[in-house]
Amino acid sequence: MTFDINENEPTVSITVVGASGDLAKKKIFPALFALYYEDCLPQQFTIYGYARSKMTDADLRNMVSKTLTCRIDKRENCTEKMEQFLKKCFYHSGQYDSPENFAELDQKLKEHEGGRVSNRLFYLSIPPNIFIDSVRCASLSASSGNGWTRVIVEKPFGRDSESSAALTKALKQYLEEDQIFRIDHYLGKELVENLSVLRFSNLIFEPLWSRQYIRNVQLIFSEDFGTEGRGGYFDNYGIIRDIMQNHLLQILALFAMETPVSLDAEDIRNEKVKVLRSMRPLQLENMVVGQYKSHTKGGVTYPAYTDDKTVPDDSLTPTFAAAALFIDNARWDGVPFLMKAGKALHNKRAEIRVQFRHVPGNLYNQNFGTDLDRATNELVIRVQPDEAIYLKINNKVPGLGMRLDRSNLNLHYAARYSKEIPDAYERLLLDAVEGERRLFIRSDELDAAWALFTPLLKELEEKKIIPEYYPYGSRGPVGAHYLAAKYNVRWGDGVDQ
Ligand SMILES: NC(=O)C1=CN([C@@H]2O[C@H](COP(=O)(O)OP(=O)(O)OC[C@H]3O[C@@H](n4cnc5c(N)ncnc54)[C@H](OP(=O)(O)O)[C@@H]3O)[C@@H](O)[C@H]2O)C=CC1
Ligand SMILES: O=C1O[C@H](COP(=O)(O)O)[C@@H](O)[C@H](O)[C@H]1O
Repeated sequence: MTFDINENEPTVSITVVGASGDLAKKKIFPALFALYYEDCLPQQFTIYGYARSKMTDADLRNMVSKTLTCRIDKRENCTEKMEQFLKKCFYHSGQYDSPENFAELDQKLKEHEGGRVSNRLFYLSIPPNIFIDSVRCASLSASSGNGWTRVIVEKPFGRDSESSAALTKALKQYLEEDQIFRIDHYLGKELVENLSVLRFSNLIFEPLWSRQYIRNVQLIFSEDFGTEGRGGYFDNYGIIRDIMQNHLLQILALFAMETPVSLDAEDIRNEKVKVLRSMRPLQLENMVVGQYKSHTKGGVTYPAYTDDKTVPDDSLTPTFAAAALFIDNARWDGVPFLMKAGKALHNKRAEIRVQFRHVPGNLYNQNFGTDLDRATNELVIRVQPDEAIYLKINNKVPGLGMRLDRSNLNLHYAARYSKEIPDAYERLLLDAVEGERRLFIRSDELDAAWALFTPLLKELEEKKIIPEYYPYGSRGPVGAHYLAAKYNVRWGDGVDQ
């Protein structure tokens, strides 16, 4: 076998551990191809799939070519590029707890590396119960001898403070913290990355970014499908662990942090940790949980969560949760941060809503009657779908009279930018290859996130709190509205655009 290796160029190999699985097919291989297509991968790279399933290189290539998305297929010279990319993809079948099988992989990687400086990235796209075995075997038998070795670890990072600490401790037996890349793919989303740009590079936002002008902040995640196919995993975690403790909390920390000293990973993560550590302990009375039930609409019957065969009939696992959180620091004292996350709701959406205070002594109050909420400004950062940032302002309706309405100053990405937005996994994979750690979770961030949610999760589970049932495809439990009303807040989703 001959390989096209430039004498001085270090080689990079990316091994997808669990290559036969859902995430690998849906996200990781397409993201790697997109990076290759855009010439973002290093000159000398090799991709390996590793899993127990018996496959040949040809089988893996066949699987990957089938999974490359239509988005990519539409691009110029796509087929040609895909063929070149597939030639860089190989497969090795092995057990996750076998140092011998990883040593065989090591041998194959060495053949590709041809004695050059070799950098190796392992992506653990496997269930968490086999993380440690895989890390142990990869680090003992397949670490790079002369370059870096990094490991991307998928969520969930434990299911509470204790299990998360145990996982971190076990990982650190084999890896240094700077080799561990804990992925939270929401941090790789374009509009989440843009949050800091919006805030720190526009004078008009940062001065308003505090309790003085902001009345509440809403972090909303909704999906219009249930746990389809993932019930086994989901029932052990629930929506609070699946979405709130990580994706929404990470967004909150980025949103609320103080200006970092620089854009370096450590400076940003230092500020995020401070936010997490300033948060008030979560209380049960500030939380609403729900679970979807079957619903028939237009002659179609949508299943209940417990209709999933891998979910026990009496499961109390929440598929919906809403919470009011507070940051007890000078900037955010008293401002409710409301989170809402749910599956099987009426739409698929992730957004950040910032509702501003009323204009004091507003000369135009009479135009809004008693419903002053209608007159407050709101900044909406729509993370997905159809990315947009818009600011709701009050505006005079053109004409001779004096009538006001609410209009949007709208930055609609599809209209403004012709370039497609890269998938979060593309950005994060590239960062891991480049050693950029800004968008990955540090262990103290993780500890702080679990410290916030663990007591509440324990209480919910010990008290066997019954979730509020909501029909599949609905807006979720009404309890979420009462919770918001308790803080004089009205959820902003679904009322515009
Ligand atoms: N799928 C998704 O949308 C998301 C997944 N994640 C996380 O990514 C990781 C991978 O997810 P996903 O691809 O869905 O997982 P899968 O269940 O598809 O598992 C991936 C591979 O791991 C192997 N595997 C599965 N179960 C076991 C087991 N009990 N013991 C040993 N090997 C097993 C299988 O490969 P083989 O049998 O060939 O060895 C399988 O193809 C998980 O940690 C998940 O929580 C995070 C966000 C979203
Ligand atoms: O991490 C997860 O995220 C997905 C939603 O990701 P998105 O990028 O499609 O919004 C969610 O479906 C899944 O339950 C969760 O584990």
